[in-house]
Amino acid sequence: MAFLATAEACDSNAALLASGDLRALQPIFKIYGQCRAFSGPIVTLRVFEDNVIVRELLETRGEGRVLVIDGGGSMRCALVGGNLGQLAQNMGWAGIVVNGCIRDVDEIKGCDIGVRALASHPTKSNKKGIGEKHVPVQIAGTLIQDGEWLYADSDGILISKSELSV
Ligand SMILES: O=C([O-])CC(=O)C(=O)O
Repeated sequence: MAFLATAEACDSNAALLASGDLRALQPIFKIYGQCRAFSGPIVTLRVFEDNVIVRELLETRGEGRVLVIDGGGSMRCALVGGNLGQLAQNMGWAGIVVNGCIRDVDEIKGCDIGVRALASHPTKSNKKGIGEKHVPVQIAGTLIQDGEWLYADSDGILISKSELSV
């Protein structure tokens, strides 16, 4: 996939930015994972301190998609760790964005996917299986719909209603 720089995308799509069809997430995420730049169609997931459904989704073929997890911003446990990072890589996901924490930072650094999260936390999450897939999520000041596109690089993260042309 051709690389689309987020700054360039903002400069060349002013009308989309003005309309809200293209928007930038507030810069609250830290960069983890090997890919500093990644993009793809979004799969949304809302959970709270429970990552059973995270694993369930990452066990399916990613086909270049990006998993966007609204973990409610919890700072009390990790929703993704080294095993799930490896799984995501093996199943062909382009990346994972977590409104919450991850763990096994050094293992995730070795995974060939993009990972963004608020912070790291050594504690694992609950395993009750509670959460909702493919629902609109509100993250970093932005409403994100399942099926929209995400573009991430060193400058930040963009959400677009449809695929952007390079
Ligand atoms: O299984 C978990 O709760 C998350 C984790 O530590 C991993 O993915 O390695």
